[in-house]
Amino acid sequence: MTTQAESYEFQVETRQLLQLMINSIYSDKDLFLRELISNASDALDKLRLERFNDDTLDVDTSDLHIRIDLDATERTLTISDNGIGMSRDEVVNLIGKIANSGTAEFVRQLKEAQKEAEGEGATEELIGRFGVGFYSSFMVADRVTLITRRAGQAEATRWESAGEATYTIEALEEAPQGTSITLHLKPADPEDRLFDYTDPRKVREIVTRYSDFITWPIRMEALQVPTPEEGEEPPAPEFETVNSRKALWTRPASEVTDEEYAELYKRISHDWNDPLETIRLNIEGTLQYQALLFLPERATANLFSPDAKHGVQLYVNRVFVMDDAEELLPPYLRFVKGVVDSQDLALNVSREILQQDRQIESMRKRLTKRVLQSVKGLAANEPEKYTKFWDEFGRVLKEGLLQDFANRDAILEVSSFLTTHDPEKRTSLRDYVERMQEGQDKIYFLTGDSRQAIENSPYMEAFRAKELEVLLLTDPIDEVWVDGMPEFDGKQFQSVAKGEIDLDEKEEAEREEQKEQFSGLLTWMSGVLTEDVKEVRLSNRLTTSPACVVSDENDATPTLVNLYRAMGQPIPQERRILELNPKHALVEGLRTAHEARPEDPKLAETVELVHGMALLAEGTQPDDPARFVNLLATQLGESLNK
Ligand SMILES: Nc1ncnc2c1ncn2[C@@H]1O[C@H](COP(=O)(O)OP(=O)(O)OP(=O)(O)O)[C@@H](O)[C@H]1O
Repeated sequence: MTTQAESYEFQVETRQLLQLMINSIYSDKDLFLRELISNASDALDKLRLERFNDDTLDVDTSDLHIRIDLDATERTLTISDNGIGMSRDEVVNLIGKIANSGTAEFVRQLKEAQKEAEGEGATEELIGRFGVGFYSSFMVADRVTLITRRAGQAEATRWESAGEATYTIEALEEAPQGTSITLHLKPADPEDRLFDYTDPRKVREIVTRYSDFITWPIRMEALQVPTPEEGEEPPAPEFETVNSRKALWTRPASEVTDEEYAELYKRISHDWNDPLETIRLNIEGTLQYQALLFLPERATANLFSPDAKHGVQLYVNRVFVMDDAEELLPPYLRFVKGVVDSQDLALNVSREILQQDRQIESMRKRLTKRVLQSVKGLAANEPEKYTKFWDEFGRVLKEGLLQDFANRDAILEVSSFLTTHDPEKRTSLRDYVERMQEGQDKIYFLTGDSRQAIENSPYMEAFRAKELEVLLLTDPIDEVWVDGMPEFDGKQFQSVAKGEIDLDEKEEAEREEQKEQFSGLLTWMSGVLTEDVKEVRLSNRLTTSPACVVSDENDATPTLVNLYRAMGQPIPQERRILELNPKHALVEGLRTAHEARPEDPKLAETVELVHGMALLAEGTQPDDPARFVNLLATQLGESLNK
């Protein structure tokens, strides 16, 4: 027997909110299910807690679960839970009114934003600030019936509304404990992203997308029901649990196996391989969150494309909120995959909010530190894994040297580089510094396209002769970060292709003598090449090549100039310096020839050739390659006929 249904009016604010729901402020209507499942899950948590605190409470908590029933003929979706339920008063206060003054404020602000011309963006942002929970049912239903019985109470309550001005309430004598909400669905309209929510596949898809990690089982009728034999009664429907419930990050680390981590990783990353490393983080305190992050074994093909996705998913209390949460880790850690589950954010937090949120910023800092720490751990304890990691992601990580000044030292500490010290293995800067020679106070490096190109470069000659270790930086990004990096461990970085290099303890007297011998040649050559170089001087870095071009200490190298040009930020290329090897036969020959025949026009051509060769040796084209080749061919031809 039921009592007469009584009709009540909604509060003004509730009515406004319902109107907004009906007119769909969310573009993604599937979200209604996430909201209802979250409410059901909360109700189950509450019952468990109440039972824990009061063991006289007469309730069966042995099979707490959520169930979803679909009826295509009646066009209904019913979601039930055997959780805490609600008393009649609670229904009136919690469902009939907007108990939360924040929600009322939300409605007010939303109306205002919508009145203004630029409504769209503002609306989206506002939605992210407030929860709208239960009312989101009205995005997909034109009538909602709720039947509920509070745990430990005998009387049940039925609430119903068509989302307009009123709702009805009546007492029921009987109902299962917990809450069951039936949505009388609007006709499907896929163009408006209003799908057919009586389709079990669609509903399963939404459950696994948003609610897969809910602790409680979410049950639905099994998809494959065997067809009954002729004349037999159809079997009772079988139910199965459709969510994996495997929120591994909420379980103690000791209870989770590597296989389980790998399985979760593969699901969220769509990678076939196991992760290279798993990182767990559990933060308690004013801000509570857990993270389960993975370093993949391989880089994805689009890692360097501008639309590369970030790999971290954001959850709020085990409920999926968004993919690709780029606010949680800096761009140079975009290869990290995983899950961050916060207990402090609102379920419908928007990207706009994430971007401004101080809590998110503190999360990002913490997560970044933790990832770098874990790379450091690999470098120290698992060199093979570290090498694999660096092969795949070193280039991306080094972007951090330009983006994240706060962690610059930490990134340098875990970086490794090709080196003349070892033909195969890379070196860390720490190891380089330890190997530095007596009296050496700089970290020497040279940038270039490949190990081979750098090693064959004339700049390396004196360093090789002195057995001084040089880092061989072959990634384009190296050129940029090293240019702005003050030092590592108190040692400055020094390009072997820049500035004056003096490795020789040659006698001052010998040097002075050379200077004097060559001063006429140097002055004359500077005049010949005045358009191309700012100085011609004797070199201390060459042993076998006749000449090389170097940049002044503070000038950009040609590679850097090209890089900036490619990025659309042209910087000027300063004139460079031509250095001559006084011991080379060509240079010596040029000196004596110039002394003997200062006016010979052929000699000026030879100077041009020396300059062109120096450019070629570093991989730069002479300004006029055709002229260079012609001059060379003529001179070679003449030398044969002498
Ligand atoms: N399945 C349920 N069982 C028991 N109580 C429920 C259930 N669904 C909703 N309620 C009660 O109704 C209240 C209002 O629900 P509603 O979804 O509107 O907002 P909320 O869950 O409090 O906040 P949010 O906006 O974060 O969803 C809940 O706080 C809860 O007390």
